[in-house]
Amino acid sequence: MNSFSRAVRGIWVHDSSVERVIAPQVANFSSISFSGKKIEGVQQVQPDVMANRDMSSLIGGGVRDVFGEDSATEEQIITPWTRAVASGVELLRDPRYNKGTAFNEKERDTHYLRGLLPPAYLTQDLQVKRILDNIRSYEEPLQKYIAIMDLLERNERLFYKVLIDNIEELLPVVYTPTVGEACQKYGLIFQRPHGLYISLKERGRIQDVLKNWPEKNVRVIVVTDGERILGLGDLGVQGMGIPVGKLGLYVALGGIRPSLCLPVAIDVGTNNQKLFEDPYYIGLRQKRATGQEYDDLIHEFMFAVKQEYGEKILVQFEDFANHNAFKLLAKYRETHLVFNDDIQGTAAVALAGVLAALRLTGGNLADQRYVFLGAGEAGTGIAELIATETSRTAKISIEEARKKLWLVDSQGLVTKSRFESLQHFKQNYAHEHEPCEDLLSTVKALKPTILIGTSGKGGTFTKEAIEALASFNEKPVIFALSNPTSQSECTAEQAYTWTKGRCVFASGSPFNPVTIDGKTYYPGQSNNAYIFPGMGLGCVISGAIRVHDDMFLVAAETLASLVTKEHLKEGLVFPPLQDIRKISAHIAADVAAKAYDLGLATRLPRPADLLAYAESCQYSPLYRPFR
Ligand SMILES: NC(=O)C1=CN([C@@H]2O[C@H](COP(=O)(O)OP(=O)(O)OC[C@H]3O[C@@H](n4cnc5c(N)ncnc54)[C@H](OP(=O)(O)O)[C@@H]3O)[C@@H](O)[C@H]2O)C=CC1
Ligand SMILES: CC(=O)C(=O)O
Ligand SMILES: [Mg+2]
Repeated sequence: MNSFSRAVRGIWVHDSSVERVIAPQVANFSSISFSGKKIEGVQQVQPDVMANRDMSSLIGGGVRDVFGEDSATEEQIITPWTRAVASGVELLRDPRYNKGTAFNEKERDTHYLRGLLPPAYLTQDLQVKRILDNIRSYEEPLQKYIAIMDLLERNERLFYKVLIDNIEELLPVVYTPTVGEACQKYGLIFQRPHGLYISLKERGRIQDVLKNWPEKNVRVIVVTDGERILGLGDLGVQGMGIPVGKLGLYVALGGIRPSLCLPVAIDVGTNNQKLFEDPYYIGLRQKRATGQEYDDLIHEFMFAVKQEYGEKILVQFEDFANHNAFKLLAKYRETHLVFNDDIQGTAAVALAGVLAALRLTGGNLADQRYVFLGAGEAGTGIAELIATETSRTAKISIEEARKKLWLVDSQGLVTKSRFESLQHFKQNYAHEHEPCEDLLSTVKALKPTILIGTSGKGGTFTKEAIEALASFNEKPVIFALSNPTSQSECTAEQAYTWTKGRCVFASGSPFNPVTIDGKTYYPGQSNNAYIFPGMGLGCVISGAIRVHDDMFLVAAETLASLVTKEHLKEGLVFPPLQDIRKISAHIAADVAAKAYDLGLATRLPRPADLLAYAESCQYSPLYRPFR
């Protein structure tokens, strides 16, 4: 609901043109300005609370009592937020409401804009075209990134309209691979902050920091501590580019409203020496905090977000190093609505790709032998979801299913003889076998049908290994999932060339189609961006309170089911990204259905048609008329 409502001495007044919270001005809502008139003794009520008539959330120790109105919150500090109608220059500077040259004559009069804009009126479609022409004129991807993020700071709806209408062209700009370079240079290109920075300096007062964020109805947080940004390693607080980018996709690909999204970078220092030497580095210049100090900061954050936003706040862990990622997921999945995108989101997209690939290569999950190069979050996350689905569909035990999946890490094949020294997340895949030092010897020994790269190291699928794979598979399946492009285990061209065009190929970052001997091959993009926006939307629309693994299984099956015979004919094992909003709505509906079935959904009654409901909830970037 876009209108916001105020209770004025018991009378409801709906003001559809305004919903923005502006800087603190008035303490304890004793007077506010309304339609240009000052009104004394006005009581403001949170719009989302009134919209949902969720009166229960007004009581009970102040979780929602942001204005400090009940005696249970007397000891709690409040932030004196207020709301006002923006007009004139302030309106043009407000990215949520600015339409630039698309303000019509009437709006220019009503909102004191006359003379502040050039006389011409441009439709939003023409503005989109103009922005695209500008972006296309830049040669460097980073320049394109800066230009489009600059648009987000000026005109939010136009930013999302440009992105949604041109998703295939612009995804590589706002997301992988360019976001990787943007993170590496985040200090240099820094203009305005886009998310919330929580560092060790904020220890003990994280909830106060959350209160500084202007949106009160946050429903989705993407948080990173910057230690494993794509395959680029520790980028410290400059990893902020990832939560910002992922939440941009929550809006553009999933249809979650921008005001519900909060990007967070947790800064516990960095072990990246290069960043210490960078004069423009924007984070704490200290070695990473570890152990109790780290755990305490994360714990304070996790409970502050629940205290501030309630039980249904979705927290997506992103790009944590694996020594923290598994631990945090295990710790908070019992108490919070959380998932780890690198472990679980990646697993779902890869399983979907495998299910679709099997329609091309023949056979079923249980007939396959899998080798993973990389045994971390992504590798073991995918392995476990494939094992779960294999166990379910082939009616075999999970232990039997796991025996079909083999991991190679930086020390070679993961085997039983290495069990004691292995990190816990690899141990389920430590099978009996002679040691194999590298990928080539592993491929020769195990003869896999499916090869998956999750090593974070570029060029690690060697010509010899791929040729060996192709020597005993008519249609080898090759997924090079590491990001960004520089870290991809091989390129699309290499995969098609080395297999003489016989492979089914997908990669984490996009590759252009490849033409060999007059035949064109279309690589797919196996990226968790297919999953997390729909997963988030499904959680939000169902009011889910926990994320269950079955929700990822269902997301994978739904995604795979949307691959048509026509896509397969072109060698594509994922549906085209240009259909992503529809895809996300389907995933959201099925995830929500699973949440209801598992008793994890709180939005009651359950909508009869969840797909129609999901679509109706999706954010539209079209400009709204102003009165
Ligand atoms: N396409 C997608 O949607 C996604 C892609 N990714 C990408 O996957 C990559 C890995 O991420 P993640 O799993 O979180 O990282 P981790 O650090 O958790 O795991 C990396 C794994 O790769 C192994 N490894 C490193 N170098 C080599 C090598 N030369 N040969 C063999 N194994 C090697 C490591 O070995 P050891 O354990 O011995 O250190 C480790 O097991 C990243 O590039 C990331 O961008 C991640 C999530 C989603
Ligand atoms: C895509 C993603 O989440 C990653 O590369 O880490
Ligand atoms: Mg990630």
